[in-house]
Amino acid sequence: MAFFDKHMQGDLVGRLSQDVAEFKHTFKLVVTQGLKCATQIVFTTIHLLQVSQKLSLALLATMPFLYIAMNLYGIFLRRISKRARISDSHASAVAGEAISNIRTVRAFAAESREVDHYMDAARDASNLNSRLGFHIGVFQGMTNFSIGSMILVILAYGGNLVGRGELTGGQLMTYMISTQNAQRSLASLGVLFGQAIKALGSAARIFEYIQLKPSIIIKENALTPVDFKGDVEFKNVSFRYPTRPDQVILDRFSLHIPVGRVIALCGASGSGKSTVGQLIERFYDVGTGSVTIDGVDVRDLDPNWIREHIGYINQEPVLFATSIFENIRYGAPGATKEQVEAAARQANASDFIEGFPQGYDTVVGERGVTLSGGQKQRIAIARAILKDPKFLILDEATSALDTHSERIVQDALEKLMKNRTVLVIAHRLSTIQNADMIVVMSGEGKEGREQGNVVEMGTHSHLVKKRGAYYRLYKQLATGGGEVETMFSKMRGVFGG
Ligand SMILES: Nc1ncnc2c1ncn2[C@@H]1O[C@H](COP(=O)(O)OP(=O)(O)OP(=O)(O)O)[C@@H](O)[C@H]1O
Repeated sequence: MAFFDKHMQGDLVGRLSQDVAEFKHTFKLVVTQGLKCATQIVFTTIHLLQVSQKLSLALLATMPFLYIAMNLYGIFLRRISKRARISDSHASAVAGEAISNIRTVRAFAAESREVDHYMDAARDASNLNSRLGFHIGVFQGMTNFSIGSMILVILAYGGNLVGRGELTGGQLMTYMISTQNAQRSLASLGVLFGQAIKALGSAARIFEYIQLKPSIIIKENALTPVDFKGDVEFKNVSFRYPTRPDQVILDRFSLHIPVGRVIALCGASGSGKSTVGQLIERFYDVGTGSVTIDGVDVRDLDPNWIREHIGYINQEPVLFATSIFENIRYGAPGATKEQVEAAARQANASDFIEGFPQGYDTVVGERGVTLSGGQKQRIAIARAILKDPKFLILDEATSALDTHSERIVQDALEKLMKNRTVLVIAHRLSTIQNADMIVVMSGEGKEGREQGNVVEMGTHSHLVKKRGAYYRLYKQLATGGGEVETMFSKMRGVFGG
């Protein structure tokens, strides 16, 4: 499994930036125009009170009802506006996802399916926005209706006052003219209110995210020890992902990774191998039990300090849409040109990089689409070499490269692994056999153990002698395999994953 749900994060940031920009723009407009209108209304009201108190009080008496009615309608409008914003973002996300995965879409000849998918999302967004527009129109209509009603009240009651000699005809005319000023300001406020409703829809989403509680609580006095040795221990760890609380991933899982050793973690797909890596880097907190680094619970350590000292090479290396040089330098932002080139040489990447017309300045395209799988892996290795971590987590790719690339990548990896503590999530026989210790994890209740537990642990020769789950797996590989065969499919057979 990938460490990050990058796609989700990218989408979220895009949608939030859109919301923030819209909110800022409308907020400015509403504040400046709204203040102008409100000031006009206040001055006109004072003037109206001076001309005729009785008439003004009659008008003001209707205000609380108007205020309540407008507010109730406002709440209703804000709800629709929020839903409209969500469906707008959903439609953009559907389009964005299809475009960024265009190769897969094409490979499955799924263009029309994706277009239909987008049309459905766009239709929902369009319906909700039409509904919102209709109700904003109704709201503005209601504002104009109230204004018209006010004129009627003035005419009827004012005429009555003139008849009783309490107001002159001239005063009534002045009153009417001043009321028109107030009407114009009120009408503008109605329009501004419609815009404010849309902005509040965006703001509601922004605040929802601002108020999200982080699942990883970083202590104020989190530790950043001077020295990182890299002795990692899992003690009776139970873990479930927060998004899937019913699925037990690790169940009383214990493992010691001593400094300077290479530990190979193997087991069926989905047995929790990558999760073990994520817990070391503290991307999640354990349910019960503890994970310690050099004897200190990771919950007491500053996560940045942990991640600065750990290198991680993913099954599918993630590259950024920038130059090869910057992609390698991501491992150590202050590195010089010479250091970047030296890391590339060690990672067996310099030959192919220098073969490109633009060399290290070659831009790799979004997510590195212009490079082969093996090239991407070697850039990721160069990046890790530059970072020079004491502890390395290596999530081996499940799909095999061709024999030549495989040998080059394997050689680069071996250089990277030297003099470090390594946890390798192993799919290849060669990696497993050479590890200092092999840990076999159980998957989905097979092998008489619950999911996410250790079935067997030991060196290759010890486990072969034991003739248990590992031996059965090894036998299958030895008869069917060769050095570079992935263990992925074989493990399914042995562990039922
Ligand atoms: N972010 C997540 N949210 C919820 N469940 C997850 C998440 N990541 C992984 N899982 C689930 O946790 C289980 C273990 O996943 P993990 O990636 O650790 O397995 P793995 O042994 O590394 O698999 P593979 O060999 O296929 O990479 C799987 O059932 C997976 O569906």
